[in-house]
Parts: sequence; structure tokens; C-alpha cells
Amino acid sequence: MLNEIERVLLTEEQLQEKILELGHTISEDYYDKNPLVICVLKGAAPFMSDLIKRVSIHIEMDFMAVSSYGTSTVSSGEVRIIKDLDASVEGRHVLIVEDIIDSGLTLNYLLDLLRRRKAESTKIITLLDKPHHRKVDLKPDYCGFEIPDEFVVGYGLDYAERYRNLPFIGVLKPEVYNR
Ligand SMILES: O=P(O)(O)OC[C@H]1O[C@H](OP(=O)(O)OP(=O)(O)O)[C@H](O)[C@@H]1O
Ligand SMILES: Nc1nc2[nH]cnc2c(=O)[nH]1
Repeated sequence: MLNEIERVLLTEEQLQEKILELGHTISEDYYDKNPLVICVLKGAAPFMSDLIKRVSIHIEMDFMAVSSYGTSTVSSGEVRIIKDLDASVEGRHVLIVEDIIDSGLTLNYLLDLLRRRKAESTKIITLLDKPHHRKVDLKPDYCGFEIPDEFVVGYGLDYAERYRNLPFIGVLKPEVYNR
């Protein structure tokens, strides 16, 4: 698997250092709010797992799985719920955890849904932001790294369901896409 990586964009150390910092910020900003922290499956699972261990206040966790139609490297923005939340968000301070924002269409859909379900507040934390292809006016409240407009894998992010288990963020060799 490692020989299919062209370049490492963010090392494991860089990711963990940033996550520690983000965990402190979330602990301060939400210290009296008992936030409901929602992981958007599958990509955000490693980030969620590492982030919550760096948060030192009470939180609750929930999971949602959505799928956006499109090709394997370009999303269409049509979002379908695969797994809904277990609990109500009404009156809750919700923090949505994402691995990456690209077009913004997935999060735009989720924010709208959670607001219609009467969440008290809705904020977004994303590990990566690719602002170049934004199709809606959406900015994360907390962001790990802004990255250039290239397709990345690792640390939850897949290509054709592979590479999610890499501990770093990298770029694949071009020949991988031609297989
Ligand atoms: O801003 P957007 O253009 O909407 O793209 C971002 C979304 O795409 C990825 O999920 P994907 O649909 O690939 O599902 P996965 O997390 O299960 O891999 C990522 O986890 C975000 O949810
Ligand atoms: N794996 C992966 N999924 C994405 N979804 C939107 N952008 C990306 C990306 O760069 N990599």
C-alpha cells in the first residue's frame, strides 16, 4: 500500500499536533454546553476518535452516515442518509465532525437538516478544507489544515474504499487511478 503513495502531504505528527490544539479549543469553547459531537461516517471516524481523546469536558457522541452521489473523486451534492442519528438534536449544541470539506454540499445539507430538527447551535469542525471547489457559501468554524486542490487519501479518506487506514494524509501515484 505504501508504495502507491506519491507524496505525504501531512505527517502523522502534524495531524496529532493539530488535533491536540483543536481539542483544547473545543474544550474551552464548549466547557458549559455538553455538546453533541456528530461524526459523519465513514471518513471522519479516525479524526473523531483522536479528537475526542483531546477534549477534556463532558460530551456526547453520535454518528451519521451519508452518501453523496457522484464519481469516486467528484461529489454531486445529492445527499442520501444511510444511517441517521440515534438521538434528537432538539435544543442541543451540535458539533459536526468532518474529515474534509470540498464542494460544501454534504455539510450544507447536514446543517440544514439539523437546524430544521431545532438544534440550539450547529458548528463544524473539519480536519481538512479544500476551499477551491466550493459550490455553496460555507466556512468551517474550526479547521485543521487548508489544503490545495488535489485528491488526498489517508486518515479516514478513501479512494475506492481503500487507504482509510493510513496514519497520514497523502497523494496517490497517478497510475493507481488507471487500474
Ligand atoms: O464537501 P463535499 O464536496 O460534499 O465533500 C466532502 C464529503 O466527501 C467525503 O465523504 P464521502 O461522500 O466520500 O463518504 P465517506 O466519508 O464515507 O468516504 C467527506 O467525508 C465529506 O463528507
Ligand atoms: N478521499 C477524498 N475524498 C474527498 N471528498 C472530497 N474531496 C476529497 C479528497 O480530496 N479525498
